[in-house]
Amino acid sequence: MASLSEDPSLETYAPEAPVTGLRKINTSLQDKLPKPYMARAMAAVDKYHPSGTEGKDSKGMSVLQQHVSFFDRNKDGIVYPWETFQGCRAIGLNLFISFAAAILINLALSYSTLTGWIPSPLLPIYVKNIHKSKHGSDSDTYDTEGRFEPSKFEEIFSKYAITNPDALTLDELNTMLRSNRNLNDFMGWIFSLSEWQLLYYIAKDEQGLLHREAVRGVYDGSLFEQLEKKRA
Ligand code: HEM
Repeated sequence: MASLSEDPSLETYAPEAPVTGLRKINTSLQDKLPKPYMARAMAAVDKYHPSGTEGKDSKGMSVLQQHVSFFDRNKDGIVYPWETFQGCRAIGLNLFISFAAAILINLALSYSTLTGWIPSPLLPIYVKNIHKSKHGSDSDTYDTEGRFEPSKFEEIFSKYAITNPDALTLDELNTMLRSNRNLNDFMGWIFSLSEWQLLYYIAKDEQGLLHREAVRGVYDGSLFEQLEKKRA
């Protein structure tokens, strides 16, 4: 009998991910698998959203791929710097921040997502390989294959949201960033700081609180879609 990992009817949502039986999703079994298993693979689930964001079609992508796919403006599976720029503008970031984000993000992430070893001067980011550009000193809410890890997401709030159980103040956010730092991981510190400060800047409320729902929404990219709609 063929083992689970050899069954050709199984498909991975992250083709580059190491293949083991449990990491594969048998598309013909989708209806029979326990809901939390499928949801965890492709949706940002938490205690208030056991099936992830309502109405969001994962299109077979991991949660990290969904985060990045918002910036793939022409949906060809590649994010070029000008698409990162357009995406940043679409969510309301000003010209200067959008330009800086486009250059820095594509410069930092392009190479690790390429399919070959020759760097491309156009700095493309391949959405299917985005899990390869994960860095250290983060919250670990994305696992190394770009899936959403609900327990790590809960930890953000159970550990650091002291003032309000479902929101972070700027001080609490900075405490989290300091606690997440790995030894001598200077690049990881800078990446994490930039990601979270940018999120705080675009999503904080009038009281300066970063709400749990905004944080969950950034993980699966639904926050970006909402901000774009609001602006339109
Ligand atoms: C305004 C735009 C963006 C914001 C606010 C943002 C924010 C975030 C946040 C808060 C995280 C979670 C980090 C953690 O769990 O500690 C994250 C992770 C990530 N983002 Fe973004 N992001 C943005 C745009 C982008 C773009 C354009 C790309 C690439 C095309 C990208 C790629 C990634 C990757 C690869 C990760 C995983 C990093 C890791 O956990 O190691 N992001 N982002």
